[in-house]
Amino acid sequence: MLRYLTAGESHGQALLTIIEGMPAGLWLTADYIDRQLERRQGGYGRGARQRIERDRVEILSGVRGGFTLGSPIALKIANRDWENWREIMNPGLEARLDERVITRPRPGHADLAGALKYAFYDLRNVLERASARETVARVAAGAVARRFLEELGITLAGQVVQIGEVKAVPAEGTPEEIRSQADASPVYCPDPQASAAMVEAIERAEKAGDTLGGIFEVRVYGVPPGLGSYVHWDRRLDGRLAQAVMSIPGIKGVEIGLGFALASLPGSRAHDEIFYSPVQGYYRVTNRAGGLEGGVTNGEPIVVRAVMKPIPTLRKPLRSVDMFTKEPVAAAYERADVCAVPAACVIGEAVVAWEVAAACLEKFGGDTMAELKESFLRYKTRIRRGER
Ligand SMILES: Cc1cc2nc3c(=O)[nH]c(=O)nc-3n(C[C@H](O)[C@H](O)[C@H](O)COP(=O)(O)O)c2cc1C
Ligand SMILES: C=C(O[C@@H]1CC(C(=O)O)=C[C@@H](OP(=O)(O)O)[C@H]1O)C(=O)O
Repeated sequence: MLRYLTAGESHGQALLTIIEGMPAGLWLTADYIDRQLERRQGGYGRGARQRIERDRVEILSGVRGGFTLGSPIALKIANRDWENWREIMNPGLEARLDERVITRPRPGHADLAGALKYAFYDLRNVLERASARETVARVAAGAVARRFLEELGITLAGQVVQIGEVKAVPAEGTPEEIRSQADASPVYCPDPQASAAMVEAIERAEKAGDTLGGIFEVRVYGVPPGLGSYVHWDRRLDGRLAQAVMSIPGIKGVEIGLGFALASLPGSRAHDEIFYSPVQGYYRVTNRAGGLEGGVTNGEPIVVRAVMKPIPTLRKPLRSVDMFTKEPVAAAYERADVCAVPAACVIGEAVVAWEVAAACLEKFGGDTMAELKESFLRYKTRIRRGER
């Protein structure tokens, strides 16, 4: 079973990831993971924190000479900002707990609910872990999954398709084309016109002291049919993908394939008819299902979209209540991103990669990459030949 845990506070020393269940013999380097960490830091609309951080992974265990050992992989990403928070975030008795105490909960954040749940006086105790800084550890895990999938010829491409009211038609093409066009845009949107309009929208929001959300799309190519399962609710891959994507801070809606648009379509235009040719095997000419039927991959690309709400910390703060005085106040503000949809897109790719990798390991198993690939290729051959 493939699993991972993360630890770390936003202004603590570091973020940590421990991955268990990756087979031995997977080529993996820190540089490869760092590429994804860099992409997550990018995207127009990020705030002052990203000028402090320069996320780099340190591989602490589970990899030797560039190859995984089958043992737990421990990854560490240091917080540069820790230097500015040493006294306040110090785990020892010398911590200056009375400094920069936050008692004004921000609407849209875990601040109020978290303080009530854990009986905290200082809301910092909530926001330090509720912060999306944690997603650096998830992107590190996702990069390992992505590397694993590459070995099976499974690749991912993410793109931003909406920021505020600016919409783009999702780009079509090979995953490499979509990726390179998206990465060339400051907001990871392959359409140059829409990309420029999105940047302008973010600038306008920033000037107004406001923030913006949007929509991103992640596609997975080269997926064999048969990943996931229809036999039990918690093994359905659609459900697992939705949970993983919804768990990204700020994500409020997830759809697969045509998703919410299906509500207004008749059945005759909502599904994907089935064809067969000796060369292609079974195939579809549409992919309205987004590659998943009955919680199982059907051989078409997986298409997942997610909506991110606007960033809740506002320079022109919303109304709140001071939890110490119970008086009406403006919500807390120190600094914040104006828009993090491009970063969320990279995080989306990471969590989707993780779920697909986990589903591959469940189906094909193996302690080594060689064993896994052998089983994967045997299965693909059977499917291609139309054998049962
Ligand atoms: C990459 C990324 C960056 C974010 N940056 C900020 C930020 O600077 N300020 C903020 O208030 N929220 C930010 N958020 C959103 C909050 O973390 C999120 O809204 C909050 O934790 C509440 O969770 P929920 O929106 O899922 O309910 C960011 C989210 C992501 C994914
Ligand atoms: C640090 C990151 O994102 C942070 C996510 C975040 C939040 O509330 O979610 C709040 C901000 O933190 P800070 O107040 O330190 O600027 C963001 O910068 C990151 O993505 O690396």
